[in-house]
Amino acid sequence: MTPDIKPLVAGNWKMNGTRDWLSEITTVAGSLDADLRETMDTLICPPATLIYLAAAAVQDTGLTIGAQDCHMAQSGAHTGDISAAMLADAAATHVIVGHSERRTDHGETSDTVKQKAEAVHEQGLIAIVCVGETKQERDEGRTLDVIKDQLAHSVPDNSTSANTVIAYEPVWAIGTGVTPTVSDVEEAHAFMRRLLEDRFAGEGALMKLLYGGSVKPSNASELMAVRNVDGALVGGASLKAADFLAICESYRS
Ligand SMILES: O=C[C@H](O)COP(=O)(O)O
Repeated sequence: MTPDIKPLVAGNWKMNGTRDWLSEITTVAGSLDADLRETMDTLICPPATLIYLAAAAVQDTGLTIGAQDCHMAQSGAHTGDISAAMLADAAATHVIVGHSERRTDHGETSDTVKQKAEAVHEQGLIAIVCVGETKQERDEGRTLDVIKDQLAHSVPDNSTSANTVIAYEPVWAIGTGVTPTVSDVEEAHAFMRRLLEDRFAGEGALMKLLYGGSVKPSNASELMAVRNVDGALVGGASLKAADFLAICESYRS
């Protein structure tokens, strides 16, 4: 946690979920009491097909709905793509950009990610910019170099604590049940905080830094208590309302 930063617990449903899953989202929304809403921000990013319906279903509950990706252009001849303008129109509040699955599956570079984040900002939405090293990069002792390079090239110059969230997701921890040690997470997040403060001064000090990678109800308290960890980006455990809510509970004061 960081004093003066309201944590964010964000769920990324990835390519999972049809309309009959919306009850998981409405259950989360209906369970956010005043204390939880005061303590943290909550967000679920379902597949694009569900954004509009989910956003309509959770209006004024404290839970907001985001997207998992967007194109860098706002419109045009890009078959199959979705723009930040369309996501804003569907009432998304956040857009994840640069997730390692996009970087790997779709060859997205940090430069592409930055352009996507800029497109998100143009629409007045919040970009969740993901960074993180592979197992090989970690084994080669390059974790901090990779984070530094990805942050430098993926995060737009106009970023502020209001329009940008950073998510540190070690690729080898995603969906594996394996997490870094608390001291490894602390080191990575302290390093990111220093880099962001150097570049964005006071705004860098206030940007939310999420940890992602096998966050579950059983390890959330330990991970969320780490200095400079201002929330979580949760994959598998966000699919069930009970698990997602249990992770949110780890922030209850
Ligand atoms: O965006 C979420 C992350 O990729 C983490 O996924 P996971 O919680 O299933 O490991």
